[in-house]
Amino acid sequence: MNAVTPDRAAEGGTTGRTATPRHYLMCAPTHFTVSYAINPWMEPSKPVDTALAVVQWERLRALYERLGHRVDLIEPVAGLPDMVYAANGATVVDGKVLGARFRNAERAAEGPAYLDWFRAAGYTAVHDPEQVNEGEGDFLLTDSFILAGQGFRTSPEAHAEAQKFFGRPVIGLELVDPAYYHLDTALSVLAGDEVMYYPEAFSADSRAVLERLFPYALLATAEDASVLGLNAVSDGRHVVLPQAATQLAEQLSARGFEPLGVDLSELLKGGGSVKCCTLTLRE
Ligand SMILES: CN(C)C(=N)NCCC[C@H](N)C(=O)O
Repeated sequence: MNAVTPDRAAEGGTTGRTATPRHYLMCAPTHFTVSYAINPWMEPSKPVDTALAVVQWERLRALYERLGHRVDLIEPVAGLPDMVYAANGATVVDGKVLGARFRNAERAAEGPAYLDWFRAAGYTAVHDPEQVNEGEGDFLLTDSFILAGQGFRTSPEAHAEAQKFFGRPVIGLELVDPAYYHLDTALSVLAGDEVMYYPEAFSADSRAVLERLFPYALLATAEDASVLGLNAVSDGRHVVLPQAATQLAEQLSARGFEPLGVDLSELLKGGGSVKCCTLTLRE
């Protein structure tokens, strides 16, 4: 494990950070709305401005392209309003694709839709999952581990399935607050084995694991977590995150990262933000 030392954590600004070009899969929010509630953020009685969601999402996509990342698109399917949250569509590591199997019936058809995209795109190591897993919503990759959320969506059995399929050690982490129902609402990988997280979203046992693995992690305040500030995407230098997470942005700058705030207010109404809209394709 590439441990982050106190020196490195503190001096971030002077060590310099390197951006690595990424390959992302995104899905336009053409059919986005909030017509059901499967997490506490979703209130079907609240109006959603789909046109504004598209504009905000386009800005995110354009930002990735300006940063030099490649963005592929999957065709949105009418009747699947949450398909915009591409991070839930699969987990891709070493060119191997673990499909998603959703906990809620409302999202069930997204799993096969994403698998079809991967097969059509020429991926050959594609695994149709047996256990419930919601893709990168609950599986996050560091250099040394796959961190895996459980408690609300992805099942512990799916952690074992992922470990077997990818041949990488999977560390299970238990989420306890329904507002942080996916791991990527409570923890974000910044670079290598560096993470930021919101401790209160995890059980005491899992907090102890996180402290042991990442003693110099950046910790988010309740305020920043509550605007989904941890639902961020890092390329090792630039960290794209919700613009309302101002304290996190300061903490990131102090460690030498370049925080880039974006406004995804419409997509927040579905319970997702930057990371949710972004599936990383790791060849
Ligand atoms: C964890 N996040 C933030 C995501 N990766 N996805 C958001 C999914 C939102 C959807 N309405 C749901 O509740 O499944």
